[in-house]
Amino acid sequence: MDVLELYRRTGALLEGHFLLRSGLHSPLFLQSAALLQHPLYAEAVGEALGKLFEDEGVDFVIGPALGGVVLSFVVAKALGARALFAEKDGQGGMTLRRGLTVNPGERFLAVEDVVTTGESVRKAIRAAEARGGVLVGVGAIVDRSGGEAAFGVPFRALVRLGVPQYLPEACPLCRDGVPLEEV
Ligand SMILES: O=P(O)(O)OC[C@H]1O[C@H](OP(=O)(O)OP(=O)(O)O)[C@H](O)[C@@H]1O
Ligand SMILES: O=C(O)c1cc(=O)[nH]c(=O)[nH]1
Ligand SMILES: [Mg+2]
Repeated sequence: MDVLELYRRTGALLEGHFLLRSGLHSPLFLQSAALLQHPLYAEAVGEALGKLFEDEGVDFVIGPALGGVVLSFVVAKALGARALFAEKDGQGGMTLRRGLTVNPGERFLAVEDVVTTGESVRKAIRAAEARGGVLVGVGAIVDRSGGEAAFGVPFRALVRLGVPQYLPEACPLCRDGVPLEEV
């Protein structure tokens, strides 16, 4: 599956000067909601990502809201597992709400649309582990961490991108006066 072509085709591959969740700046932004709004593309992505973990005995999939909600659903459907999501807890972490529960010892796969630092998916992982879940893998549509993100379990992505990302004080786009976009 040519994932980047799907991002491109759906207008989800943005070029400019973007503020990332981590505070880093980048000339490229993958707007996954624009891709995942198409159920057929979302399902195809879910099947491709699920396939990478089909031997892991996954009981449930979890992703960090919002980007991880649709993705968790389509991957879980492909794996015949439950689809959970974690939400911001207002204190910098994430938690399970809305009656979503984990049975202690259940094996789970954490999914993320785009991994930059991995901090967001790590918060969802902590929320599931706090309820007794056992992490067996991390899956992403796009890994743009440059090999930096690691979770102590297999981390597999549909595509790995080497994209420039800068600390604000070292950002050449800022130096050139390119307006910063918060997407
Ligand atoms: O690996 P990280 O450095 O944490 O960055 C990547 C995260 O940033 C985006 O989510 P965002 O927090 O913008 O919110 P959203 O999912 O609600 O769009 C994206 O969906 C990932 O969750
Ligand atoms: O790091 C991020 O916040 C980020 C990068 C990206 O390409 N897409 C996205 O949704 N978030
Ligand atoms: Mg997100």
